[in-house]
Amino acid sequence: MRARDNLKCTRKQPIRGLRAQRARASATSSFITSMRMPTVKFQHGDTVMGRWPGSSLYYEVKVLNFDSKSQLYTVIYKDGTELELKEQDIMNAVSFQGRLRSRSRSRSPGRRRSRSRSPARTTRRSSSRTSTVTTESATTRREPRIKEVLEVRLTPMKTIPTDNNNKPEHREETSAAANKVSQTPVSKSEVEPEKVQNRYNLRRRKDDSDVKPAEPKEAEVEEAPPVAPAPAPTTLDFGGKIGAYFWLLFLPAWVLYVLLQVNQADPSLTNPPALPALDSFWDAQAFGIVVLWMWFQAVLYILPVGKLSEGMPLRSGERLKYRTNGFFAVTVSAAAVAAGVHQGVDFTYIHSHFLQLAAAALLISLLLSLYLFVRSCSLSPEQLALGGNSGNILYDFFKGRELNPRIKSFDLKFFCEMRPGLIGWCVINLGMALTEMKLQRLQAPSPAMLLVNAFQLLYVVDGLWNEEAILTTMDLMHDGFGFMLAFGDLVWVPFTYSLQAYYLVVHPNALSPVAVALIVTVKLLGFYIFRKSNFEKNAFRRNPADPRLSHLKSIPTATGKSLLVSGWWGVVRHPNYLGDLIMALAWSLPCGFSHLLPWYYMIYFIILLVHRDSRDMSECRRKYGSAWDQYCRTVPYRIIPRVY
Ligand SMILES: NC(=O)c1ccc[n+]([C@@H]2O[C@H](COP(=O)([O-])OP(=O)(O)OC[C@H]3O[C@@H](n4cnc5c(N)ncnc54)[C@H](OP(=O)(O)O)[C@@H]3O)[C@@H](O)[C@H]2O)c1
Ligand SMILES: CC(C)CCC[C@@H](C)[C@H]1CC[C@H]2C3=C(CC[C@]12C)[C@@]1(C)CC[C@H](O)C(C)(C)[C@@H]1CC3
Repeated sequence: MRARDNLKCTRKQPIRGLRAQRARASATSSFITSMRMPTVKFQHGDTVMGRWPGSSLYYEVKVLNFDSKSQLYTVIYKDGTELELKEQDIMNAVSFQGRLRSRSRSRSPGRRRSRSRSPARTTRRSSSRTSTVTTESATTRREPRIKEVLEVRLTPMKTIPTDNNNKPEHREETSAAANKVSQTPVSKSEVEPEKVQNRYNLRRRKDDSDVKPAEPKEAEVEEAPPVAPAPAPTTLDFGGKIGAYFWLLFLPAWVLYVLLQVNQADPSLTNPPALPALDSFWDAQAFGIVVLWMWFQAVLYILPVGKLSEGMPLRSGERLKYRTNGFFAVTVSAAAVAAGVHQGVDFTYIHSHFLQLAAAALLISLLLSLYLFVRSCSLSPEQLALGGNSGNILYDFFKGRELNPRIKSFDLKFFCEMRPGLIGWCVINLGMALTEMKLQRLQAPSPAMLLVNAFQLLYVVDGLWNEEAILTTMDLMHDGFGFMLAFGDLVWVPFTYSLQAYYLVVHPNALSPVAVALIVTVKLLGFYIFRKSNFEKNAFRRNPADPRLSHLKSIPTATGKSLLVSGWWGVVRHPNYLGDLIMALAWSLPCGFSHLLPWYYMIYFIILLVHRDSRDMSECRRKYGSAWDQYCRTVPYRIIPRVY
C-alpha cells in the first residue's frame, strides 16, 4: 500500500547558556570514557545521519557521547536538539549517500513523479513572540526553500519485511532535489511509533527552561511532524475489549434509566422505575422529527455561509477544511423555533415523547456507527485514528476507526459533535421550560428553570461562536468516529445534558435572589476560566506568534510544537476542565439538594474529565517525552490547583 504523504521535518531547539555548555562538557568526558570500548562504531564529533525516532526521517547529527551501559549514542541535531539513538539508527554519512544514490537509480521517473509533494502539504514555520521558542507550522506555501531538510516519504506496508534478526529493512531513494531524500520505509518503527518511543530515549538532554527564543533561520523554514500510519494500539482505553462490550450495553441502558427516573416523583437509586413496554419506544412521528432535525442542521452546515477553517495538521501533514458556521446555524435554528412557538407549534411534545425521541436518536446513532465501521474497513492505515484499530471488531466499533469520515467535504464527526445534538439540547431545554409553565400554570418559567436554560444556552452558543476551537480538541484531532462519539453526540448530549431542565418540570425549586446571584457568580467564574483557557490554547496552537499571547511563556518539545507553561496553562494542566466543572456546578445548583439526579451531570462530568485528562496525559507523554515531564514538574496539578 502506498502512502500519499510526504513528510518533512526540521528541529529547532537551540541549546544555549552555561548549562548547555556543562551538559556538552559532561557528554564529552563520558564519551572519552566510552572511547576505550572497542565496540564503539561512531566517535565523538563524527557527523552522521541519525534517524528521527518514530519515523524514517534521517538528519545530519553530531555524535556527542556513547553510553556503554545503555548502548545508546547521544547525538545533537543541527538545531541543538539532543537525543539518544541506537547504533542501528545511525548511519555513516557516506554510506547513507551511497544508499540514496543506488535507491534513486532503481526508481522510475514516473514513480517519482507520482509521489511528488503537494504544495498544500508544505508548511512554514513561524517565529514566536512568546517567551521561548515555538516551532509550529503555520501557513502553507508553494516553494520549498529549505536546504538542510531531508524529505522522506512513507510507504506503509501491511506486511513488514524484516531481516533474520527481526530488524526492519531500509530502502532509500533520492527525489529531484539533491538534498531531499525519498524513502520507502518498511520498518516496524513506522508502524508502531509507540513502541519506538519506548525503545528510544526521546529526551532532550538538558533543562528545557534554559531555551531562549531563537530567530527562525531560512534553513529552518519547513516542517511536518515525523508521523506514521495508525499503528495498532498497545494499550486499550475504556477497559479494553471487555470494557467496550460493557459500555456498548451500559450507555444506552443508563440513558433509559435516568430518563425513567426523572419522571418519578421521588427519583432515587433505591426506587427503580418500572420498565415500559418495548413497543412504546417506537414512534414514527418522533423518528421523523429527529430525522427532519438532523436534515435541517445538515442543510445549514453545508450552506456556503461563514468561514472555512483549517484543522490541525493530520499525521500526513495535510490540513482539512471545515465550514465553521455554527453561530449562523444556531441563529437560524433559534429563529425557526421562535417562529414555531409563535405559530403555536406544541413544544411540550418534547417532554411527552422524550423516550421515543431518545430511542429514535439512538437508532440513528447505531445506524451511523455501523455505516462508519463498514466504510472504515476499506481505508488506508493513515486515515485511521491511533487507537481505533485494535483488530477487535466490537472495541473498534465502539472507539471509532476513521479519524475524519467525510462524504465529499461534509465532515460527519465535526457535524455530529457541533450541530444536531448540541443545538437540539437547547431546543429540548426550551420544551421543558414551556412544559413547566403549562404543568405548573406559570406565566413565565421559574427562576431555576431560567437559570438552567440561560446557562446551558450560553455554553452552546459560546461553543458555536468559537467553533473553530473544536478543531484543536482531542476528539477532532485524535479520536476516531465510532459508536462512542456518535451516541455521545446524538443521544447522550441532548437527552442527558437536558436532565436538569427535565427535572425542574416536575420538581420545582424556589430560589432566593441571593441564591440566584451566587449561582450566577459561580457560572460566570467558570465561564471566564473556560473561555480564557480555551482561547489561550486554541490561539497558541493556531499561531504561536499571536501578539495576544506575547506575555505567555512556553517550552519547546522535540516534535516542534511548544507547550504553554504560564497563563491559565501554568495554573493547572487542564484549566479548561476546571472552568467547565465550575460551570457544571452552576447548572446543578438551581435544582437544589433534594435529589441526586440533577447532580448526575456533575458526577458524570468529573469521571469523564478525570478519564479524559489521564488519556490526554499519556498521549502527551508519548508525543512530547521529556518536555512533557518537565511541563508536569512545572505545573504539578492536573485540574484543581493544590487538590488534583
Ligand atoms: N461538556 C462536555 O461534555 C465536555 C466533554 C469533554 C470536554 N469538554 C470540553 O471540551 C474542551 C476540549 O477538551 P479536550 O478534552 O479536547 O482537551 P483540550 O484540553 O482542549 O485539549 C488537549 C490538548 O491540548 C494540547 N495541550 C495540552 N497541554 C498544553 C499546553 N500546556 N500548551 C498547549 N497545548 C496543550 C494537547 O494537544 P496538542 O499538543 O497535540 O495540540 C492536548 O492533547 C474543554 O474545554 C473541555 O472542558 C466538554
Ligand atoms: C460517555 C460517552 C457517551 C461520552 C461521550 C462524550 C461526548 C458526549 C463529549 C466528548 C467531547 C465533548 C465536547 C462537547 C460536547 C460533549 C462531547 C462531544 C462540546 C462540543 C460541548 C460544547 C463546548 O463548548 C465544546 C465545543 C468545548 C465541547 C467540545 C467537547
